[in-house]
Amino acid sequence: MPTILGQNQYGKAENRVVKITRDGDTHHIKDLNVSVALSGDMEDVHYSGSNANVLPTDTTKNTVYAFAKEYGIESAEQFGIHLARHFVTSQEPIKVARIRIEEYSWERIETSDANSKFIGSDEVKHSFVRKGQETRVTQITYDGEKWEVISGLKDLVVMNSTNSEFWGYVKDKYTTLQEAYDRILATQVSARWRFSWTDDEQKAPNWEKSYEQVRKHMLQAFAETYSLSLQQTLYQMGSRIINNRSEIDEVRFSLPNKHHFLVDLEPFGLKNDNEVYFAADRPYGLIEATVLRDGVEPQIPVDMTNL
Ligand SMILES: O=c1[nH]c(=O)c2[nH]c(=O)[nH]c2[nH]1
Repeated sequence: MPTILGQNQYGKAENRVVKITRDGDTHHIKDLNVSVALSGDMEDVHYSGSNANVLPTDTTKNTVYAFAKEYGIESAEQFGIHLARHFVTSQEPIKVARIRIEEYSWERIETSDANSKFIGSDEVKHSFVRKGQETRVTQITYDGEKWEVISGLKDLVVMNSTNSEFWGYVKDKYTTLQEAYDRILATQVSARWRFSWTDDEQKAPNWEKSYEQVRKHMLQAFAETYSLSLQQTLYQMGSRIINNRSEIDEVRFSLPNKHHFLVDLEPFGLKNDNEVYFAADRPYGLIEATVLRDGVEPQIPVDMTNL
């Protein structure tokens, strides 16, 4: 033979699994990206196409989701150990299993301060913001007389693990979506807000304080809204800013609906009690709108939030 097979491995890469653990009203999230690579006696499939030793990559994906239910996700390491051991000990031809896991960390959205409509033990326990900084942006335009300042942020990722429904929508012959009465609501916020200030530099807003407050109101409105649609949540986030921050007249949002689909675990004899989700990255719903102080003219360009 003029050629021989060298190193080889196979499996399903980037299985996006989200596991919600419910401790009464307090929810805990584990959000992983799990890649499986198996190797062993795989000469035949490469040389002749015989699949006799091949556990399908599709099965490795199913195993990830089933194990999230069966063992839970205590830590990425523990989860990876379960998976690797399973593949090597249950499949004779598989000699090495390599599991790579990225974990996305989430922290709770703070809702117990004086601005919140919740106090003390009533705080929201199912709302999270992804750890890591969002990108803060601003655009300043000056024509020698008037200033226009539009500030904002992008890549602020938030999730509610309950208090979101979607039903009562139009159904035509192409509609297959099932109505949802308790779904995950997650989005990656891109927002721009325009300051009413246009002249007199002595009266310019405190930019740093304004940013911090706008971000806080946006997050609290996201956490505290019992959502019947992402559109409704968007409007709540915008009006909360306009109502609390007199320096801002207009806010525009671009909110991708980061879909989380319940995984069907029935084929493995497991019940998925709203615990194990597939986090899809595309396609995504894209919900965009401007919220304005009554009486002001909109000035934030339609496409600005997509930059
Ligand atoms: O909050 C939502 N708004 C929609 O317009 C929509 N459309 C859809 O399929 N799912 C959702 N969710």
